[in-house]
Amino acid sequence: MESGRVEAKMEKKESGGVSHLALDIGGSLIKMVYFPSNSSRSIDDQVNGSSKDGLAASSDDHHYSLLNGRLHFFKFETSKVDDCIDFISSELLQHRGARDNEASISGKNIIKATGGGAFKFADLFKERLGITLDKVDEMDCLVRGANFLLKTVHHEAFTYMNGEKEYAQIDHKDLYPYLLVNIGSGVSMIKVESDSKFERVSGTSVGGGTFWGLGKLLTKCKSFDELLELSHRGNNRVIDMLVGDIFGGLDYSKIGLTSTAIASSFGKPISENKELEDYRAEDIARSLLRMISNNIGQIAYLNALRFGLKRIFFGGFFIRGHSYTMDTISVAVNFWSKGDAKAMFLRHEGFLGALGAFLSYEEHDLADMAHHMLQEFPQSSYST
Ligand SMILES: Nc1ncnc2c1ncn2[C@@H]1O[C@H](COP(=O)(O)OP(=O)(O)OP(=O)(O)O)[C@@H](O)[C@H]1O
Ligand SMILES: CC(C)(CO)[C@@H](O)C(=O)NCCC(=O)O
Repeated sequence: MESGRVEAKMEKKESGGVSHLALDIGGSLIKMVYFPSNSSRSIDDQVNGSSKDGLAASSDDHHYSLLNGRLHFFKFETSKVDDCIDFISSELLQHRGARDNEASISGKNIIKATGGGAFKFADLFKERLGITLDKVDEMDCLVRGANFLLKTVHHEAFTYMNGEKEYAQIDHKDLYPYLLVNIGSGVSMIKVESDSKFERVSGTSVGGGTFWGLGKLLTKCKSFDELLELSHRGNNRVIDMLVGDIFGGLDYSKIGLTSTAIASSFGKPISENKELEDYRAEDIARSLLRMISNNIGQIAYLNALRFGLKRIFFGGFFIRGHSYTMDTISVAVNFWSKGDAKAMFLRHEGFLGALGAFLSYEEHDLADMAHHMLQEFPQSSYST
């Protein structure tokens, strides 16, 4: 690498503008949480809520974030890791006015990072920004992030059924045990028994990456959001083989299957003389979303059953607060558990790992700081 470039980066780092930046670099997305130090107010002011600025959306379409020194949440596509590096370089490392006593990335040149990309891109971050990624275990971070949110943020968890969202009251003393299902590119299922005791009990490779990858191939969609949007307008019955298709319109009531239940996802085309182009992209997207959400809901339930867990929290960016996805998962859990287990969703769904990495900085006041900020501005979750 040219030396001029290295020097330029070093100069930027010395000026510094952000403290406590943490990354979760996954197979599909890079999630970033940071606390900016370019606010003129003190951290005390900020955590005590003296700001009148509140939640603000940035003018570009990259993010919604909290301005003036509160926690910021961003995401980037992992395939565009260079955009993430450019963002850190130009937006976060260049501001002046970092306070001396802050443990800023500018001072230490080390940032906490989790996810497989913390290994994969370690050299790239070092080379381009002079930053060392301090790797934190992905499962540790997911659990730390989830426990923190569930204990700290009012209205973090909610159920979703038939289009109705209902916030759950979580008693802190009665949080454990639960099953955490993180639906990223792949899916991890973690039995959480206490603040520090957890075990990854299962997983499936049929996850968000499968939905997006197959969807891209089958529908020619250019973005994940476009695929989700298509699925809104689709009808899965055109693609899925229903019980009624097999039973001449009848239910198979003896085993509890109505005629409208899906007997075989994507099964309809086998008996039709049609090509891919003859099917509507909307219907394909709908079936795909249903198939994957239903499958994850079912595997999650089976694992909850395996360990006698009644509560299942679903996180990960696959969900995207999307009603059909949440409905399908909830119906699957409800159906298989005969109403015994509950699917719950998290408002900060995609940021569990990044938040966990953020909270792994050792400064003891960090958790308190994040606690106050999230309490006060719980809507800070979304970015694109
Ligand atoms: N804008 C987007 N671009 C790409 N995928 C998106 C987008 N929004 C949501 N997704 C979905 O979210 C999934 C990624 O979720 P998440 O960021 O939680 O996982 P990850 O950390 O990338 O994956 P893993 O943990 O398996 O490495 C994608 O596979 C896709 O299904
Ligand atoms: C490999 C990870 C943990 C990376 O985040 C994730 O993509 C995952 O849980 N995949 C599922 C792998 C499996 O258990 O079959």
